[in-house]
Amino acid sequence: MIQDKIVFIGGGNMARSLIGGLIADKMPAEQIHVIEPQTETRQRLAADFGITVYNAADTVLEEATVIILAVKPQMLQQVIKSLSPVWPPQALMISIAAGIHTDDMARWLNHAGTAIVRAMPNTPALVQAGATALFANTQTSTAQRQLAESVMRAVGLVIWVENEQQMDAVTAISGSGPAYFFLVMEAMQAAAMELGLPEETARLLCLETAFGAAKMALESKHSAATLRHQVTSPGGTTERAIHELEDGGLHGLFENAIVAAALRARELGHQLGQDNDT
Ligand SMILES: NC(=O)C1=CN([C@@H]2O[C@H](COP(=O)(O)OP(=O)(O)OC[C@H]3O[C@@H](n4cnc5c(N)ncnc54)[C@H](O)[C@@H]3O)[C@@H](O)[C@H]2O)C=CC1
Ligand SMILES: O=C(O)[C@@H]1CCC=N1
Repeated sequence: MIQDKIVFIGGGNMARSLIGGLIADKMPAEQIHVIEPQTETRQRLAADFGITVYNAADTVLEEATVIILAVKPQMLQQVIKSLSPVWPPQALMISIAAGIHTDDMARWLNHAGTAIVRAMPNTPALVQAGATALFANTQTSTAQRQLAESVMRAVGLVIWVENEQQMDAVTAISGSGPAYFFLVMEAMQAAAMELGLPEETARLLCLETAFGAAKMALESKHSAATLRHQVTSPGGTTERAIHELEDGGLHGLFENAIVAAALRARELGHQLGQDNDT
């Protein structure tokens, strides 16, 4: 059981998913603290999860062992610099910001030797079905690596990458990935309704099918391609549908989309990694 004091800086969509997952994993609410400037967002987090919320850093960081930076990448430099004077030396920094490199964060914090873990989680963390990749800087101790891993493992799968550049690919696949599957669900539900199914029937059939396919693929010893072939009877219905999808360029579309997302992560890192005040 994690006994650390965890402080989130930023309580938006991704922080909410992580907090909800940690609470569902039975982490006591007293251990979770959130600094969030938007009153409504702050109040909703306190009401939904019973955690303690603040509108500014003040003395909240004292005794924190894990500080999770969950603000937009564009805000990160300003936020880290503002926290520098009150940063507790023992704390492990975990940043979930897309694109931003650990050495830039270390420079902005300006505390020699700070342990920094870059994490790329995803919103299914809320239902403890997240997938998170982690990268640690060389200042991170084995115990701190284990701590970061146990926080993220409470909300789903954790995978370490040892090359920071790979975090851009991770961001494009699993960070952004839930949106791709939600888009496919939207498109399938719309098609089902076009074919005359009632909205709720369309919704349930599409979502349960997505869930079943993912569960089966995870539990099967067969590849996704083999499982697909098992559904596709020669001369049958699936074959017609797959033909349409492949004719429409599905593979190329996914490749383009995912490469574009990874490039955007890299671009964010380069643009926002510059110092604003130099
Ligand atoms: N939404 C997602 O699926 C994922 C997001 N991320 C990363 O998580 C980070 C947050 O993204 P979202 O939660 O989607 O954004 P969001 O906009 O929902 O949340 C950011 C929150 O930070 C707050 N904030 C702004 N300035 C602040 C300050 N000075 N101190 C404390 N809080 C402040 C905002 O009021 C807002 O509630 C981003 O860096 C993003 O790259 C990573 C993985 C997945
Ligand atoms: O869209 C974004 O930039 C963030 C990072 C991964 C998911 N959401």
